[in-house]
Amino acid sequence: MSPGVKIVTENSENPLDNRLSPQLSQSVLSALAKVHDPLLNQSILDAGIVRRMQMDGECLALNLVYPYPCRSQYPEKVQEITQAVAGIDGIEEVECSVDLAVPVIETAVGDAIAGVKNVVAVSSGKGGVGKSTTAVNLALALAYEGARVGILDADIYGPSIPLMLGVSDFQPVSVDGKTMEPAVAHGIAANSIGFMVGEEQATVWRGPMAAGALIQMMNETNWPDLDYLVIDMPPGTGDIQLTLSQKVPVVGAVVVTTPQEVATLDARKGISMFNKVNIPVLGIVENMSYHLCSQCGSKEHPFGQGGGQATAERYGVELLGELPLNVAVREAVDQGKPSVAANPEDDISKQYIAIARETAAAMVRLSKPLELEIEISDD
Ligand SMILES: Nc1ncnc2c1ncn2[C@@H]1O[C@H](COP(=O)(O)OP(=O)(O)OP(=O)(O)O)[C@@H](O)[C@H]1O
Repeated sequence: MSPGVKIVTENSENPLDNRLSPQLSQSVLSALAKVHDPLLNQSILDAGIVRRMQMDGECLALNLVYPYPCRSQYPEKVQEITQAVAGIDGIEEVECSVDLAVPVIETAVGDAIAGVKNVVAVSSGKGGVGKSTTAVNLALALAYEGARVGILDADIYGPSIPLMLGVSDFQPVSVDGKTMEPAVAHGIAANSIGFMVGEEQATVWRGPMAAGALIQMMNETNWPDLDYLVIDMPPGTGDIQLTLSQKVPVVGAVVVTTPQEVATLDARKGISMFNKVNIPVLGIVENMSYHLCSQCGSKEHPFGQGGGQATAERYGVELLGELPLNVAVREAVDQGKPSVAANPEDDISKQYIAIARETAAAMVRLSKPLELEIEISDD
Protein backbone atom coordinates (compact mmCIF):
# COMPACT_ATOMS: atom_id res chain seq x y z
CA MET A 1 0.00 0.00 0.00
CA SER A 2 1.30 3.48 -0.77
CA PRO A 3 2.53 5.61 2.13
CA GLY A 4 -0.13 8.21 1.27
CA VAL A 5 -2.95 5.90 2.28
CA LYS A 6 -3.79 6.09 5.96
CA ILE A 7 -6.33 3.82 7.56
CA VAL A 8 -8.66 5.17 10.19
CA THR A 9 -10.45 2.55 12.23
CA GLU A 10 -13.52 3.49 14.23
CA ASN A 11 -15.49 1.51 16.81
CA SER A 12 -13.33 -1.57 16.63
CA GLU A 13 -11.42 -1.38 19.89
CA ASN A 14 -13.35 -4.26 21.36
CA PRO A 15 -11.22 -7.35 20.71
CA LEU A 16 -14.26 -9.58 21.07
CA ASP A 17 -16.00 -7.74 18.31
CA ASN A 18 -14.83 -9.57 15.25
CA ARG A 19 -17.20 -7.78 12.90
CA LEU A 20 -14.31 -5.55 11.83
CA SER A 21 -11.52 -7.06 13.78
CA PRO A 22 -8.01 -6.10 12.71
CA GLN A 23 -7.77 -9.54 11.07
CA LEU A 24 -10.93 -9.03 9.08
CA SER A 25 -9.91 -5.50 8.03
CA GLN A 26 -6.52 -6.81 7.04
CA SER A 27 -8.02 -9.64 4.97
CA VAL A 28 -10.30 -7.20 3.18
CA LEU A 29 -7.47 -4.73 2.55
CA SER A 30 -5.17 -7.47 1.23
CA ALA A 31 -7.92 -8.63 -1.12
CA LEU A 32 -8.61 -5.09 -2.33
CA ALA A 33 -4.89 -4.44 -2.82
CA LYS A 34 -4.96 -7.13 -5.51
CA VAL A 35 -7.69 -5.37 -7.51
CA HIS A 36 -5.90 -3.50 -10.25
CA ASP A 37 -7.22 -0.40 -11.99
CA PRO A 38 -5.91 -0.82 -15.54
CA LEU A 39 -6.20 2.84 -16.53
CA LEU A 40 -4.49 4.22 -13.44
CA ASN A 41 -2.09 1.26 -13.49
CA GLN A 42 -2.19 0.71 -9.76
CA SER A 43 -4.33 -1.08 -7.22
CA ILE A 44 -7.66 0.49 -6.28
CA LEU A 45 -6.25 1.00 -2.76
CA ASP A 46 -3.14 2.85 -3.94
CA ALA A 47 -5.29 4.89 -6.32
CA GLY A 48 -7.40 6.04 -3.36
CA ILE A 49 -10.58 4.64 -4.90
CA VAL A 50 -11.66 2.83 -1.72
CA ARG A 51 -12.81 5.54 0.68
CA ARG A 52 -14.86 3.75 3.30
CA MET A 53 -15.32 0.22 4.62
CA GLN A 54 -18.11 -0.54 6.96
CA MET A 55 -19.53 -3.74 8.44
CA ASP A 56 -23.21 -4.07 9.09
CA GLY A 57 -23.69 -7.52 10.53
CA GLU A 58 -22.07 -9.73 7.92
CA CYS A 59 -22.49 -7.23 5.13
CA LEU A 60 -19.39 -5.34 4.03
CA ALA A 61 -20.27 -1.93 2.62
CA LEU A 62 -17.63 -0.24 0.47
CA ASN A 63 -17.64 3.31 -0.81
CA LEU A 64 -15.67 3.68 -4.04
CA VAL A 65 -14.82 7.05 -5.53
CA TYR A 66 -13.35 7.10 -9.05
CA PRO A 67 -11.19 10.04 -10.12
CA TYR A 68 -12.04 9.59 -13.80
CA PRO A 69 -15.48 9.14 -15.37
CA CYS A 70 -16.30 5.47 -16.03
CA ARG A 71 -19.98 5.06 -15.17
CA SER A 72 -20.62 2.44 -17.86
CA GLN A 73 -18.04 0.22 -16.19
CA TYR A 74 -19.37 0.38 -12.65
CA PRO A 75 -21.17 -3.00 -12.86
CA GLU A 76 -18.05 -4.91 -13.93
CA LYS A 77 -15.82 -3.03 -11.49
CA VAL A 78 -18.19 -3.78 -8.61
CA GLN A 79 -18.36 -7.41 -9.67
CA GLU A 80 -14.57 -7.71 -9.70
CA ILE A 81 -14.30 -6.10 -6.25
CA THR A 82 -17.10 -8.22 -4.83
CA GLN A 83 -15.41 -11.36 -6.12
CA ALA A 84 -12.12 -10.29 -4.55
CA VAL A 85 -13.59 -10.10 -1.03
CA ALA A 86 -16.10 -12.93 -1.38
CA GLY A 87 -15.00 -15.95 0.53
CA ILE A 88 -13.39 -14.01 3.38
CA ASP A 89 -14.61 -15.49 6.65
CA GLY A 90 -17.23 -13.29 8.27
CA ILE A 91 -18.42 -11.63 5.06
CA GLU A 92 -21.69 -12.91 3.67
CA GLU A 93 -22.65 -9.95 1.55
CA VAL A 94 -20.94 -7.01 -0.16
CA GLU A 95 -22.53 -3.68 -1.01
CA CYS A 96 -20.69 -1.05 -3.04
CA SER A 97 -21.65 2.56 -3.54
CA VAL A 98 -19.77 4.22 -6.40
CA ASP A 99 -19.21 7.93 -6.97
CA LEU A 100 -17.14 10.12 -9.24
CA ALA A 101 -14.95 12.95 -7.93
CA VAL A 102 -12.73 14.40 -10.65
CA PRO A 103 -9.68 16.06 -9.07
CA VAL A 104 -8.36 19.43 -10.17
CA ILE A 105 -5.04 18.80 -11.89
CA GLU A 106 -2.46 21.55 -11.44
CA THR A 107 -1.18 23.28 -14.56
CA ALA A 108 2.06 25.14 -15.15
CA VAL A 109 0.48 28.24 -16.73
CA GLY A 110 -2.74 30.20 -16.97
CA ASP A 111 -5.28 31.46 -14.46
CA ALA A 112 -8.06 29.10 -13.42
CA ILE A 113 -11.36 29.53 -15.23
CA ALA A 114 -14.32 30.10 -12.91
CA GLY A 115 -16.28 26.89 -12.43
CA VAL A 116 -13.91 24.78 -14.55
CA LYS A 117 -11.80 22.05 -12.94
CA ASN A 118 -9.72 20.91 -15.90
CA VAL A 119 -9.13 22.12 -19.45
CA VAL A 120 -8.22 19.62 -22.15
CA ALA A 121 -7.18 20.79 -25.61
CA VAL A 122 -7.98 18.85 -28.76
CA SER A 123 -5.62 19.85 -31.50
CA SER A 124 -4.32 18.79 -34.89
CA GLY A 125 -1.27 19.73 -36.89
CA LYS A 126 -3.39 20.24 -40.00
CA GLY A 127 -7.01 20.95 -40.90
CA GLY A 128 -9.59 18.43 -41.99
CA VAL A 129 -8.35 15.41 -40.03
CA GLY A 130 -11.49 15.21 -37.90
CA LYS A 131 -10.35 17.27 -34.90
CA SER A 132 -13.77 18.89 -34.27
CA THR A 133 -15.60 15.59 -34.75
CA THR A 134 -13.25 13.98 -32.24
CA ALA A 135 -13.50 16.91 -29.80
CA VAL A 136 -17.29 16.92 -29.75
CA ASN A 137 -17.57 13.14 -29.40
CA LEU A 138 -14.87 13.16 -26.70
CA ALA A 139 -16.81 15.82 -24.76
CA LEU A 140 -20.06 13.86 -25.08
CA ALA A 141 -18.29 10.64 -24.12
CA LEU A 142 -16.87 12.19 -20.93
CA ALA A 143 -20.42 13.32 -20.09
CA TYR A 144 -21.80 9.86 -20.92
CA GLU A 145 -19.39 8.42 -18.37
CA GLY A 146 -20.73 10.76 -15.68
CA ALA A 147 -18.65 13.96 -15.88
CA ARG A 148 -19.89 17.55 -16.17
CA VAL A 149 -18.53 18.81 -19.45
CA GLY A 150 -18.33 21.92 -21.58
CA ILE A 151 -16.84 22.53 -25.00
CA LEU A 152 -15.27 25.69 -26.32
CA ASP A 153 -15.04 25.93 -30.09
CA ALA A 154 -11.88 27.97 -30.59
CA ASP A 155 -11.46 26.97 -34.23
CA ILE A 156 -11.60 30.39 -35.84
CA TYR A 157 -10.90 28.89 -39.27
CA GLY A 158 -14.03 26.80 -39.28
CA PRO A 159 -16.16 26.91 -36.13
CA SER A 160 -18.19 23.76 -36.67
CA ILE A 161 -19.28 22.84 -33.13
CA PRO A 162 -22.62 24.75 -33.29
CA LEU A 163 -23.59 22.72 -36.36
CA MET A 164 -22.30 19.46 -34.88
CA LEU A 165 -24.31 20.00 -31.68
CA GLY A 166 -27.41 21.17 -33.55
CA VAL A 167 -27.34 24.68 -32.03
CA SER A 168 -26.36 26.81 -35.05
CA ASP A 169 -29.20 29.24 -34.33
CA PHE A 170 -28.18 29.83 -30.73
CA GLN A 171 -27.78 33.51 -29.85
CA PRO A 172 -25.61 34.06 -26.78
CA VAL A 173 -27.25 36.20 -24.12
CA SER A 174 -25.90 37.85 -21.01
CA VAL A 175 -27.94 37.79 -17.84
CA ASP A 176 -25.50 39.77 -15.68
CA GLY A 177 -24.18 42.05 -18.42
CA LYS A 178 -20.67 40.61 -17.88
CA THR A 179 -20.70 36.99 -18.92
CA MET A 180 -22.29 35.04 -21.77
CA GLU A 181 -24.58 32.11 -21.15
CA PRO A 182 -23.38 29.04 -23.06
CA ALA A 183 -25.64 26.91 -25.22
CA VAL A 184 -26.58 23.54 -23.77
CA ALA A 185 -26.86 20.57 -26.12
CA HIS A 186 -27.04 16.83 -25.45
CA GLY A 187 -26.13 17.48 -21.82
CA ILE A 188 -22.99 19.56 -22.37
CA ALA A 189 -22.42 23.33 -22.28
CA ALA A 190 -20.98 24.91 -25.41
CA ASN A 191 -19.68 28.22 -26.61
CA SER A 192 -18.26 28.94 -30.03
CA ILE A 193 -16.44 31.70 -31.79
CA GLY A 194 -19.07 30.97 -34.46
CA PHE A 195 -21.81 32.39 -32.17
CA MET A 196 -19.97 35.72 -31.93
CA VAL A 197 -18.66 36.67 -35.32
CA GLY A 198 -19.13 35.80 -38.96
CA GLU A 199 -16.79 33.19 -40.32
CA GLU A 200 -14.91 35.54 -42.63
CA GLN A 201 -14.36 38.07 -39.87
CA ALA A 202 -12.62 35.66 -37.52
CA THR A 203 -10.36 34.01 -40.10
CA VAL A 204 -8.55 37.27 -40.89
CA TRP A 205 -7.67 37.93 -37.25
CA ARG A 206 -3.97 37.93 -36.58
CA GLY A 207 -2.44 35.71 -33.93
CA PRO A 208 -2.51 37.87 -30.80
CA MET A 209 -5.95 39.27 -31.59
CA ALA A 210 -7.45 35.86 -32.21
CA ALA A 211 -5.84 34.37 -29.12
CA GLY A 212 -6.99 37.36 -27.04
CA ALA A 213 -10.57 37.00 -28.28
CA LEU A 214 -10.58 33.28 -27.56
CA ILE A 215 -9.20 33.71 -24.05
CA GLN A 216 -11.77 36.41 -23.37
CA MET A 217 -14.56 34.17 -24.63
CA MET A 218 -13.35 31.33 -22.43
CA ASN A 219 -13.15 33.49 -19.30
CA GLU A 220 -16.34 35.42 -19.93
CA THR A 221 -18.62 32.47 -20.46
CA ASN A 222 -20.80 31.69 -17.49
CA TRP A 223 -19.81 28.01 -17.47
CA PRO A 224 -21.76 25.81 -15.09
CA ASP A 225 -19.55 23.78 -12.71
CA LEU A 226 -17.52 21.60 -15.05
CA ASP A 227 -15.17 18.68 -14.51
CA TYR A 228 -13.77 19.21 -18.01
CA LEU A 229 -13.75 22.00 -20.54
CA VAL A 230 -12.74 20.58 -23.92
CA ILE A 231 -11.21 23.16 -26.24
CA ASP A 232 -11.47 22.52 -29.96
CA MET A 233 -8.26 24.31 -30.93
CA PRO A 234 -7.63 25.97 -34.29
CA PRO A 235 -5.69 23.53 -36.52
CA GLY A 236 -1.96 24.00 -36.92
CA THR A 237 0.91 25.19 -34.78
CA GLY A 238 1.09 28.91 -35.48
CA ASP A 239 0.98 31.99 -33.28
CA ILE A 240 -2.62 31.55 -32.12
CA GLN A 241 -2.05 27.99 -30.97
CA LEU A 242 1.20 28.92 -29.27
CA THR A 243 -0.32 31.90 -27.45
CA LEU A 244 -3.33 29.85 -26.37
CA SER A 245 -1.07 27.10 -25.08
CA GLN A 246 0.94 29.62 -23.08
CA LYS A 247 -2.02 31.44 -21.56
CA VAL A 248 -4.76 28.87 -21.03
CA PRO A 249 -4.47 26.49 -18.04
CA VAL A 250 -4.47 23.37 -20.20
CA VAL A 251 -3.96 20.14 -18.25
CA GLY A 252 -3.14 18.15 -21.35
CA ALA A 253 -3.64 17.88 -25.08
CA VAL A 254 -5.10 15.24 -27.34
CA VAL A 255 -3.56 15.32 -30.80
CA VAL A 256 -5.73 14.11 -33.67
CA THR A 257 -4.16 12.85 -36.87
CA THR A 258 -4.94 10.71 -39.87
CA PRO A 259 -2.52 7.88 -40.70
CA GLN A 260 -0.80 9.29 -43.79
CA GLU A 261 2.73 10.68 -43.67
CA VAL A 262 1.80 14.36 -44.31
CA ALA A 263 -0.69 14.34 -41.45
CA THR A 264 1.59 12.61 -38.98
CA LEU A 265 4.39 15.04 -39.84
CA ASP A 266 2.06 17.87 -38.81
CA ALA A 267 0.96 15.95 -35.72
CA ARG A 268 4.64 15.72 -34.74
CA LYS A 269 4.92 19.49 -35.02
CA GLY A 270 1.89 19.73 -32.73
CA ILE A 271 3.49 17.43 -30.15
CA SER A 272 6.72 19.44 -30.31
CA MET A 273 4.78 22.66 -29.72
CA PHE A 274 3.10 21.24 -26.62
CA ASN A 275 6.44 19.88 -25.39
CA LYS A 276 7.93 23.35 -25.80
CA VAL A 277 5.24 24.97 -23.64
CA ASN A 278 5.24 22.11 -21.11
CA ILE A 279 1.73 20.91 -21.82
CA PRO A 280 1.61 17.12 -21.48
CA VAL A 281 0.34 15.30 -24.54
CA LEU A 282 -2.27 12.91 -23.17
CA GLY A 283 -2.23 10.88 -26.34
CA ILE A 284 -2.85 10.62 -30.05
CA VAL A 285 -6.12 9.75 -31.72
CA GLU A 286 -5.71 8.33 -35.18
CA ASN A 287 -8.85 9.21 -37.11
CA MET A 288 -9.94 7.66 -40.40
CA SER A 289 -7.56 4.81 -39.60
CA TYR A 290 -9.37 2.25 -41.66
CA HIS A 291 -12.56 1.64 -43.56
CA LEU A 292 -14.74 -1.43 -43.20
CA CYS A 293 -15.99 -2.42 -46.64
CA SER A 294 -19.78 -2.36 -46.51
CA GLN A 295 -19.89 -5.17 -49.11
CA CYS A 296 -17.47 -7.74 -47.72
CA GLY A 297 -16.60 -6.34 -44.28
CA SER A 298 -12.87 -6.35 -45.00
CA LYS A 299 -10.65 -3.72 -43.42
CA GLU A 300 -9.09 -1.25 -45.87
CA HIS A 301 -6.54 1.45 -45.11
CA PRO A 302 -7.20 4.25 -47.62
CA PHE A 303 -4.77 6.64 -45.89
CA GLY A 304 -2.05 4.12 -45.12
CA GLN A 305 -1.40 2.31 -41.88
CA GLY A 306 0.40 2.73 -38.60
CA GLY A 307 1.19 6.48 -38.75
CA GLY A 308 -0.46 7.22 -35.39
CA GLN A 309 1.20 4.26 -33.70
CA ALA A 310 4.63 5.18 -35.07
CA THR A 311 4.23 8.80 -33.93
CA ALA A 312 3.03 7.71 -30.49
CA GLU A 313 6.03 5.40 -30.11
CA ARG A 314 8.50 7.98 -31.33
CA TYR A 315 7.31 10.59 -28.81
CA GLY A 316 6.56 8.17 -26.00
CA VAL A 317 2.89 9.09 -25.83
CA GLU A 318 -0.17 6.91 -25.76
CA LEU A 319 -2.18 5.95 -28.84
CA LEU A 320 -5.62 6.59 -27.38
CA GLY A 321 -7.53 5.00 -30.21
CA GLU A 322 -7.82 4.28 -33.92
CA LEU A 323 -11.17 5.37 -35.28
CA PRO A 324 -12.56 4.14 -38.58
CA LEU A 325 -13.59 6.22 -41.54
CA ASN A 326 -17.30 5.70 -41.21
CA VAL A 327 -20.02 7.52 -43.08
CA ALA A 328 -22.28 7.30 -40.00
CA VAL A 329 -19.80 9.50 -38.08
CA ARG A 330 -20.11 12.27 -40.67
CA GLU A 331 -23.89 11.93 -40.99
CA ALA A 332 -24.34 12.12 -37.22
CA VAL A 333 -22.37 15.38 -36.85
CA ASP A 334 -24.03 16.82 -39.95
CA GLN A 335 -27.40 16.16 -38.32
CA GLY A 336 -26.39 17.93 -35.11
CA LYS A 337 -26.38 14.73 -33.06
CA PRO A 338 -22.88 13.23 -32.90
CA SER A 339 -22.52 9.45 -32.71
CA VAL A 340 -22.07 9.32 -28.91
CA ALA A 341 -25.27 11.33 -28.36
CA ALA A 342 -27.23 9.49 -31.05
CA ASN A 343 -26.20 5.88 -30.37
CA PRO A 344 -23.91 5.45 -27.36
CA GLU A 345 -24.13 1.67 -27.71
CA ASP A 346 -22.71 1.63 -31.27
CA ASP A 347 -19.21 0.26 -31.78
CA ILE A 348 -17.86 3.62 -32.91
CA SER A 349 -19.41 5.40 -29.88
CA LYS A 350 -17.91 2.77 -27.60
CA GLN A 351 -14.52 3.63 -29.09
CA TYR A 352 -15.02 7.33 -28.37
CA ILE A 353 -16.14 6.46 -24.83
CA ALA A 354 -13.05 4.29 -24.29
CA ILE A 355 -10.88 7.17 -25.57
CA ALA A 356 -12.63 9.51 -23.10
CA ARG A 357 -11.88 7.20 -20.16
CA GLU A 358 -8.24 6.86 -21.28
CA THR A 359 -7.90 10.63 -21.67
CA ALA A 360 -9.40 11.37 -18.26
CA ALA A 361 -7.26 8.69 -16.61
CA ALA A 362 -4.15 10.06 -18.30
CA MET A 363 -4.92 13.42 -16.63
CA VAL A 364 -5.25 11.73 -13.23
CA ARG A 365 -1.90 10.01 -13.76
CA LEU A 366 -0.34 13.49 -14.03
CA SER A 367 -1.50 14.43 -10.54
CA LYS A 368 0.35 13.92 -7.29
CA PRO A 369 -0.45 10.79 -5.26
CA LEU A 370 -3.46 11.27 -3.03
CA GLU A 371 -3.11 11.72 0.73
CA LEU A 372 -6.19 9.78 1.68
CA GLU A 373 -7.73 8.15 4.66
CA ILE A 374 -9.77 5.00 4.40
CA GLU A 375 -12.46 5.11 7.01
CA ILE A 376 -13.17 1.72 8.53
CA SER A 377 -16.10 1.40 10.87
CA ASP A 378 -18.73 -0.90 12.31
CA ASP A 379 -22.28 0.17 11.98
N1 LIG B 1 -14.13 9.08 -38.58
C1 LIG B 1 -14.76 9.74 -39.53
N2 LIG B 1 -15.48 9.10 -40.49
C2 LIG B 1 -16.11 9.78 -41.48
N3 LIG B 1 -16.10 11.11 -41.60
C3 LIG B 1 -15.41 11.82 -40.69
C4 LIG B 1 -14.72 11.19 -39.60
N4 LIG B 1 -14.14 12.15 -38.84
C5 LIG B 1 -14.46 13.32 -39.42
N5 LIG B 1 -15.22 13.13 -40.51
C6 LIG B 1 -15.73 14.14 -41.43
O1 LIG B 1 -14.59 14.80 -42.00
C7 LIG B 1 -14.85 16.19 -42.16
C8 LIG B 1 -13.80 17.00 -41.39
O2 LIG B 1 -13.99 16.76 -40.02
P1 LIG B 1 -13.79 17.88 -38.90
O3 LIG B 1 -14.51 19.13 -39.25
O4 LIG B 1 -14.03 17.24 -37.60
O5 LIG B 1 -12.23 18.11 -39.11
P2 LIG B 1 -11.28 19.20 -38.49
O6 LIG B 1 -9.95 18.56 -38.39
O7 LIG B 1 -11.85 19.78 -37.28
O8 LIG B 1 -11.29 20.27 -39.64
P3 LIG B 1 -10.93 21.83 -39.51
O9 LIG B 1 -9.63 21.87 -38.85
O10 LIG B 1 -10.89 22.23 -40.94
O11 LIG B 1 -12.00 22.45 -38.71
C9 LIG B 1 -16.27 16.42 -41.65
O12 LIG B 1 -17.16 16.38 -42.73
C10 LIG B 1 -16.53 15.23 -40.75
O13 LIG B 1 -17.90 14.88 -40.71
